[in-house]
Amino acid sequence: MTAQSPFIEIHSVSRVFNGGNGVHDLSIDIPRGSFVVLLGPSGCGKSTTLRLIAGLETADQGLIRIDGKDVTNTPPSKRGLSMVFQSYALFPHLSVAENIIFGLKVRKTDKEEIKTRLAEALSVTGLEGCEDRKPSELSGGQRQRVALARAIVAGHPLCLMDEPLSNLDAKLRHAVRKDIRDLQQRLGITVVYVTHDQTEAMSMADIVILMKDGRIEQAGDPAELYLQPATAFAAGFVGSPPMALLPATALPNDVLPSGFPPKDLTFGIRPEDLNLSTDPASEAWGISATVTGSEFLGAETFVYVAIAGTDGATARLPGRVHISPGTEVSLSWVRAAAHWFDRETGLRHAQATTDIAAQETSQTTEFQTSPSTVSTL
Ligand SMILES: Nc1ncnc2c1ncn2[C@@H]1O[C@H](COP(=O)(O)OP(=O)(O)OP(=O)(O)O)[C@@H](O)[C@H]1O
Repeated sequence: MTAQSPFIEIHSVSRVFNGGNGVHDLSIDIPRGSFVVLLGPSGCGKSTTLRLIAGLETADQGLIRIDGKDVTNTPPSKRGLSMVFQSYALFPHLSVAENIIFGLKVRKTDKEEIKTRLAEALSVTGLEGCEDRKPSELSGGQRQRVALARAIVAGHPLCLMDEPLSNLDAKLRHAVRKDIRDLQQRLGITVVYVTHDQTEAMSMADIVILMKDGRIEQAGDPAELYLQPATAFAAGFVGSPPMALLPATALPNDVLPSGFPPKDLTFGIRPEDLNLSTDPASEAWGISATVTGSEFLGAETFVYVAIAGTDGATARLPGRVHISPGTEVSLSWVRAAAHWFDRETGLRHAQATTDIAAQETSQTTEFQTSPSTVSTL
């Protein structure tokens, strides 16, 4: 195996349950030492994919290799990996230290070796001083660290994590997710991590594998998913607040890419790419909308607008914006910021996206800097 060869190879793997759900024809290579997140809505097949890598599910067809070795039919204990679950799975009657070294004892690891590895795991997870406590005497975050320490102590190069933070409150989740990422980098291990939380995925992953209906919708680094969503589904799933996706038929002709029938296109625009103006004189370019509400979040304000014939959109404006519901506004954007998708297949319409960027006019720039653009404090 060379350093460049993938650490995990999944080739045309399917696991279909009665009723037809499961995962279908998955193919993906996972590089050694990377942090890979399986992301997607409930039921899209994330856990099944993780369980297939773990060996807790057996593929109906296809091939799985870990570190160059065909493990398609290898039992979990022989795959050289550890797992961390949402439920921590700690033994309540054992101390923190006993929980951490449980697997090593079962495998009859040398006593001195156990001591060294335990000290190391306690240190990297910041659990020194807690070793004699019982799980019930720990916070949720500390319990999750015990589960992490148990995974680390095993010394496996691969760690699989299934929604490990979902039992923690928002603040703790943020702290522990940074811990996990730091640990993974320090130890140089490969992590495959399941979540349905796109913020978690975007902030932790080297590679995000976005799934839908048992298939891979898009795989790439977080910036790629955000900036170049391959499908309308990916565009709407990644990003908060989500990208507005509007039928092109609801838009005036001058904002459309020329040469493509509007009925074939879906238009997408991120909240931060929308400019908003209350001056009718500057409506030479853009679309009309009505403000339905706004939310001030400190550093920015989300302004929600209704657009006839669509589900509406959100504009993300810096600072504090005062604007009342019912206000008529005009929305514009830099043409290159627009995303276009095939209405039928949902696939990114590369040609329309490129063409419209080339149609960029100075008018848009003027509009953006117009003094009538909603004032911010
Ligand atoms: N043992 C099983 N028997 C029958 N159907 C199953 C089984 N395990 C999973 N499924 C189905 O396969 C599909 C994928 O399930 P999976 O648990 O992988 O999804 P998921 O993306 O992890 O969802 P969640 O985020 O809700 O955990 C779902 O429709 C689920 O109902």
